Amino acid sequence: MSTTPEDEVGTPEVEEVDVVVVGLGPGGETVAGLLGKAGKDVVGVEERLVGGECPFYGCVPSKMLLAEARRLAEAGRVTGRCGEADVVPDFARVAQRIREEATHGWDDGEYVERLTGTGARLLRGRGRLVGERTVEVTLTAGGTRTLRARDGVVLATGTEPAVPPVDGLATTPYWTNHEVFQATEAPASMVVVGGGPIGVELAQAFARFGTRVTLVEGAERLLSGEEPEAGPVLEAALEADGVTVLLGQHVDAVRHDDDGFTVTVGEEQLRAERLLVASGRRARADLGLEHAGIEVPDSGLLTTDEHLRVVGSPGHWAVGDLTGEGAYTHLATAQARVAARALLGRDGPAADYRAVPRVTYTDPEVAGVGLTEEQARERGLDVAVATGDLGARGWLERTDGLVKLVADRARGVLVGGTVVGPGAGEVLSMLVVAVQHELPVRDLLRTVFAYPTWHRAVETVLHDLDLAPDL
Ligand SMILES: Cc1cc2nc3c(=O)[nH]c(=O)nc-3n(C[C@H](O)[C@H](O)[C@H](O)COP(=O)(O)OP(=O)(O)OC[C@H]3O[C@@H](n4cnc5c(N)ncnc54)[C@H](O)[C@@H]3O)c2cc1C
Ligand SMILES: NC(=O)c1ccc[n+]([C@@H]2O[C@H](COP(=O)([O-])OP(=O)(O)OC[C@H]3O[C@@H](n4cnc5c(N)ncnc54)[C@H](O)[C@@H]3O)[C@@H](O)[C@H]2O)c1
Repeated sequence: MSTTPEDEVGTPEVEEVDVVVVGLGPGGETVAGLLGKAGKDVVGVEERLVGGECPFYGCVPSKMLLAEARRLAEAGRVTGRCGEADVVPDFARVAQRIREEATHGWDDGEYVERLTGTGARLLRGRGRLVGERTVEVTLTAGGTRTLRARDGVVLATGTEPAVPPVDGLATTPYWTNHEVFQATEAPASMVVVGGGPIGVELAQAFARFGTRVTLVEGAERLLSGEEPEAGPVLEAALEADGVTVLLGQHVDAVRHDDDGFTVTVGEEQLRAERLLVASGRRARADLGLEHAGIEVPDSGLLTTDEHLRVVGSPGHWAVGDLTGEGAYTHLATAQARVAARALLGRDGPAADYRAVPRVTYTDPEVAGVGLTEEQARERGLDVAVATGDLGARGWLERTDGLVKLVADRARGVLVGGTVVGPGAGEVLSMLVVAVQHELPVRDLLRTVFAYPTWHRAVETVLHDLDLAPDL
């Protein structure tokens, strides 16, 4: 942690400022920065690291690990195809790069500089509401400060790992996303609890560095929020990397001794050096919300209107994971721009969640946008659906993967799409544009798709929707 310019904030009993932002992850930092640049007197409150989960315990270190794991897997395919390669994974090297290049030793100096460079001020400590638009900060350095915001308070405290109430688990040295990226060596074996994005990404990354991984998922498929066709493709890929995938099963008990973990799953006892809990997230809503008249459901997620105002509580905004609209950095920053405009009294588009991209960076990537087929049917749409495999990229290479498109037959537009395959997150971009801007399938079919690309599979599946049979 770098030094904090705390003394820049005055010390009267209750200090009046324009805006207080509590939590400086991607959402909070973006709002505070935009308001700072616009000349507002804005104070950001952060109890840990400015930048939040994404750069230090989330997106950045996980993607660095996955990118190197992919390089290992690719190098492992050289022998027999185009030469000879003896590939020896060395986790310590990527661990060092995570420490030195990605997280700077978990030091947020750069982020503090970026924030304060906008004119926003930083208070390092834990914030909680003690009244309407009034935040009390328990300072990391000791003591408290109370700030009253003339324009509003933005709540951007995100989430933390939700640890399931499994017998024995709480007293063991299990890992979450906070410990796992600080590992200096790959464990010999690891049980991963949860087959959501965090679980599958890290299961594959560690397996490719030589860890014997067993993944336990309670649902009947991996990535249960995505189209049902995606899970089995990913499952086969993980198994090909040596991961044992246990679906529809829960961890019943956990013990830890000098030899590692014993994880009971039904009748089975799994032994592993490490245990990674990736079984979901819990909102960080312990914020004295009741003092500002904010009602909070059991989930802790705050309901916001289209300008990110907390519903029923004027003067309070919420952005990022805390809103429950999706846990993605790009969504948090998009919401932040909407909230900042509203706080500045500027016109602009409202929040729009129709085409928020979701990308899980496994190999193959799993990417989705908009509604799944099931969600579209639940909404009563007259649904047209088509699915096709990714097939061959010309005759260069063949891969397992798929494209699934969901259309509203009445309007002739796509409402959702899924791509599983190499670069699926990149292929997805055309579907994001199509869903967001409601481009007619007819018009999409008048587009020429380059040969031989993976994205060309989209053209075939668009035809299979049968919404423009004359084309
Ligand atoms: C392993 C992992 C991988 C991920 N990979 C991706 C990815 O590839 N792409 C993607 O888009 N998303 C990814 N995410 C999700 C992404 O990290 C989150 O969606 C994003 O960080 C949410 O931003 P936020 O601003 O809502 O909150 P957070 O990043 O959670 O930040 C909230 C901040 O608030 C602070 N805080 C909390 N309570 C208080 C308080 N009372 N007072 C003061 N400060 C407080 C916290 O210390 C924290 O710094 C990943 C997440 C994880 C865990
Ligand atoms: N690439 C990305 O964009 C990326 C990567 C990682 C995380 N994230 C974000 O972070 C969020 C949280 O990710 P996550 O993977 O922790 O959560 P998640 O809620 O998406 O998945 C958790 C999984 O754990 C399973 N589970 C829960 N309790 C269990 C138990 N006791 N035993 C076995 N299985 C259990 C659930 O069925 C679920 O499939 C994601 O929804 C995503 O938005 C994004």
